Amino acid sequence: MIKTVNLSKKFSEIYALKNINFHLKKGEIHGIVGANGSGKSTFLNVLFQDRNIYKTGGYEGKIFFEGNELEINTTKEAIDIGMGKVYQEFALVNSMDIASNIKINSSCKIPASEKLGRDFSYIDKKRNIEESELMMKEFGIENIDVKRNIDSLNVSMKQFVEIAREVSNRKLKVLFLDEPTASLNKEDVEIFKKIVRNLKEKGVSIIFISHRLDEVVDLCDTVTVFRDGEIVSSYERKDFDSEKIAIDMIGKKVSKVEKNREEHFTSDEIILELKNLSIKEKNRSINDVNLSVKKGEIVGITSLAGHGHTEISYAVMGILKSKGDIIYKGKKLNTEKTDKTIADGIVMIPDERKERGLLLESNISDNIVYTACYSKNRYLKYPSLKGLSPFDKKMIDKDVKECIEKYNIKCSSKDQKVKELSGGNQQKVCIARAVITEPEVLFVSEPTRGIDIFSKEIILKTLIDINKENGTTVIVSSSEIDELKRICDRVVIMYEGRIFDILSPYEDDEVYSLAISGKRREDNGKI
Ligand SMILES: Nc1ncnc2c1ncn2[C@@H]1O[C@H](COP(=O)(O)OP(=O)(O)OP(=O)(O)O)[C@@H](O)[C@H]1O
Repeated sequence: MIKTVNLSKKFSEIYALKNINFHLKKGEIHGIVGANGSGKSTFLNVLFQDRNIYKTGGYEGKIFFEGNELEINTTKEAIDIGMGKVYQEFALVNSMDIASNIKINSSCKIPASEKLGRDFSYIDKKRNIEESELMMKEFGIENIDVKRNIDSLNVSMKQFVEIAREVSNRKLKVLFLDEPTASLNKEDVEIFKKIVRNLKEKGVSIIFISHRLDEVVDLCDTVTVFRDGEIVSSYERKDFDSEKIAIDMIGKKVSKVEKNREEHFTSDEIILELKNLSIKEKNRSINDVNLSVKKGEIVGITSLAGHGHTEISYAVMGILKSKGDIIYKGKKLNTEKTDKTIADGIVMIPDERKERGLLLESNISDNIVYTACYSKNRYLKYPSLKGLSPFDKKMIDKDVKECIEKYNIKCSSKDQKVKELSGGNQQKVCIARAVITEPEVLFVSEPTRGIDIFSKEIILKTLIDINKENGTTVIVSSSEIDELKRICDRVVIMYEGRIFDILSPYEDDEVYSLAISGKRREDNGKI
């Protein structure tokens, strides 16, 4: 279906892809894996004729589609010949309903008049709705009202709507999936796998990018490994396993970090207390959450998508309006004053990094020190002059250099704009920016989403280290239960917006699985 010959792509003078010779067969599910910044998204963007590729100087080499050399240069043309792409960040129209989004490129039409023909036509809303309902049913998603607006959906459902939009293009022959499972929990990943296997059976060829190697191994017929913009290996199904792939990606074996709970000190002081905390905002709601967090703890919060595990931090930082009380170091927190909250030591790393966590137009250096400089008055050359003092550039440069090395941020220099970084590297900047403020309480949401297997361990180790060395209280909301069990002292399970249970990290996986679905096992080891 697709063949590339010596495909290369430069941004300025730096190669993001170099001499890529790649084949995608008909009806094949082809996995592409590689560390953050290794060129995976750029490769899909080149194949899909993304505008940004042309705005940055185009590409070199040749692409063949069904045997013919491609002579197109817009995404619209790519869609017309049968390509489709599901993006890493959602590309849905939030203000429109599900059916309108699914049928956005393939709307059913009613001609306005026989004479005027199809160009003068009305959108056939009824048929759009019927076809969208059918498609969701085929996906195994029953009981969803396709007249619901997109902004009322949880992340998993948004992801399925994105896929449905591409599949509803009747000409679809090749589907590019760029980290579609990053935001999905285990149950939804199973639905996703079924959808992809069905498409394969219908003859659609698929390129699938994921950092979750177990999914890649389970789903793919072929796997190609990218490293620093080049293909380092390609395997047929019978020849690959996750260990082999991981070593090709990173160049060495990755060992998993785990918190040593014996070495660890937790005081009896309650640093943060939530009393009857409730949020009611569209699909983001929690009810009567009561939780006391001790100074020096690492507390995990998890749930299925939409059940509330990311909301608490948004309430504390005043991003979502809440009812009830938040007590910080014995005093009621004024959630209207986020700057003061940060200055007083509470910092958050949001899951919505592009919208809330980064200054995309600014460079890496400014992003990393921004909160420290402006909310914590750090890096002043003459601290006694406070706001009148210039910043200490030397100190900033030193710390930024250290962060780039420590977090393994792949970039051309500290002056590169954050919007030019790969998704995973943007996430690392977000984390560096929060950690450098040396917070007393750090809220972190989905810290390893979109992060490669090697950098993931660096991030988890960072959370363990700041907790151990600085005594930072860490509250980490994540759908990765395995990671929470490795680093947390206890894990709060949310179900339908309420705390369902608080589990020990030593508890069985089965107890966790039941709890996130609102169920208990008889001998549940509740703490
Ligand atoms: N618009 C751009 N300008 C400059 N450099 C860019 C631009 N877009 C991407 N790059 C660079 O190209 C390289 C490859 O990025 P790409 O997004 O393809 O990586 P990736 O493998 O998809 O990473 P991730 O796993 O983090 O999503 C990175 O070094 C990135 O900084």
